[in-house]
Amino acid sequence: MLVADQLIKDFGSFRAVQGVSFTLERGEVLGFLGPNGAGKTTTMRMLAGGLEADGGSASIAGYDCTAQRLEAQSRLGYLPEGAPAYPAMTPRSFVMFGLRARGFSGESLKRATGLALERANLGAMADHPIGTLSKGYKRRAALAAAIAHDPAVLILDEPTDGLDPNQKDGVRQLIRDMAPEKAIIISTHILEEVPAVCSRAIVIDQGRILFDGTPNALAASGPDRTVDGAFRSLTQAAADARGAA
Ligand SMILES: Nc1ncnc2c1ncn2[C@@H]1O[C@H](COP(=O)(O)OP(=O)(O)OP(=O)(O)O)[C@@H](O)[C@H]1O
Repeated sequence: MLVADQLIKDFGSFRAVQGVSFTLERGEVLGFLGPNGAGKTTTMRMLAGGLEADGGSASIAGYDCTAQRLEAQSRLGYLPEGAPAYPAMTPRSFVMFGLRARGFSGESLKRATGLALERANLGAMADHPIGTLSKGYKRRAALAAAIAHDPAVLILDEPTDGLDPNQKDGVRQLIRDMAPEKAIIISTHILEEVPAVCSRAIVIDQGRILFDGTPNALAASGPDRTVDGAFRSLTQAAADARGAA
């Protein structure tokens, strides 16, 4: 469903992503983990077609993310970092705007909009300008737009960032509900989300994959058999190796 093959991204002379490869099948929820600046967002932006790779390739449902960007993007829902860039729109009009751009109209437009707003739990805030909403509701507006066209692949950059504990739980449940039919990547710094939501975890640091396996295997690789402990020991070992070099 999604293939990343030796992806590379350079910013000037700095190589932010250094040959990242993985494949993701329908039914998998991948937790994409790593310290600040590890290259998670940069990798996800290349997969979403918003940033051109300097090496390697990526495809979604068999369509190359650069050469066949429109075909790839029609099968993708992408939740970028931060808030939607249209403060004057309401979540409802923002979701409809995205759906119309994807060719939805009439009854199917109405149905898909209503379902997305409901699944993202916008409630009465669906009809308030995005610029006036709290951070959590802005995230939910962006999430509604990402899932509205029922894409086969979802790439969600920190989907629970800024949400209160109840809403975090709601988004985790939504991801679990959608999982059987989709291939999903979520980046997160909330490591408790990994065993709760993900069937697989990748840890990256300095643009390289340090671990790729199940959450259980990740936890088992650490000194105290927790995901937190494993994350700390993997990233610390990588930093020590750099220091020694
Ligand atoms: N447009 C850019 N120009 C220059 N450097 C960039 C740019 N975008 C990202 N970087 C650098 O690339 C590296 C990877 O950044 P990226 O945002 O992918 O990390 P991340 O793993 O998503 O981090 P975080 O967890 O803090 O969101 C960082 O060193 C960052 O400063």
